[in-house]
Amino acid sequence: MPTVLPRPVTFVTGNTKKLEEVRAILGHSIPFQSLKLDLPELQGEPEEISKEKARLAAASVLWCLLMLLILKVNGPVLVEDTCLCFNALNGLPGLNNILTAYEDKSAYAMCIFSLSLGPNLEPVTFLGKTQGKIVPPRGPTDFGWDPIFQPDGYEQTYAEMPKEEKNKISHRSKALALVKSHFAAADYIFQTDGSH
Ligand SMILES: O=c1nc[nH]c2c1ncn2[C@H]1C[C@H](O)[C@@H](COP(=O)(O)OP(=O)(O)OP(=O)(O)O)O1
Ligand SMILES: [Mg+2]
Repeated sequence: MPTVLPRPVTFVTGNTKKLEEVRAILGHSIPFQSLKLDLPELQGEPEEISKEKARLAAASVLWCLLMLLILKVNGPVLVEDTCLCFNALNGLPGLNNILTAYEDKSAYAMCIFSLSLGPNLEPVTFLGKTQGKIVPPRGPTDFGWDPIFQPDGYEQTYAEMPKEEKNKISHRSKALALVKSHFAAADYIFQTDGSH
């Protein structure tokens, strides 16, 4: 049985740089629009945080229905959380300078997307990881910790790489590859007749 989705997927984020990357990586593979909402930063296990964030986003979208109807954005929502996790700290996300005390500079960038098809349905999660190490900052400083993360097998930090290069190998692109496969395999029908 196909699942009818009344709208394109709404990607909810407060982070413009993130949105730029998601746009570049997804292209036209999934019908989506974006909504700038500042969601609370939740605490807990990364997958639980991500699911709860999707629930909150779906609920706020519902809660704001009247207002949002004007913008036509109720429907499936997608959220994303990213962390830089340090192996010396057992995968704990943390501040970079904590790491100066440790020999092991290895780390991974991790990205989790959660897709909610409604506030009462269990969100589906998609996880992408890129291994690397923490280095003294190199490159432009316009996106978070990009200057201090050097992926394995590369001489450049994320910040030094051309955008297309980062988007080919990043935690975000790996997670989005799973999102794309999900949409390719799922029996979703996007309603486009304008009746909603
Ligand atoms: O590829 C990345 N390269 C470098 N830095 C990054 C990346 N992706 C996220 N970041 C930074 C942004 C934020 O300082 C922190 C936690 O991110 P995170 O909570 O997921 O993002 P956010 O709160 O800025 O946006 P959102 O509204 O989608 O939750 O990591
Ligand atoms: Mg956030």
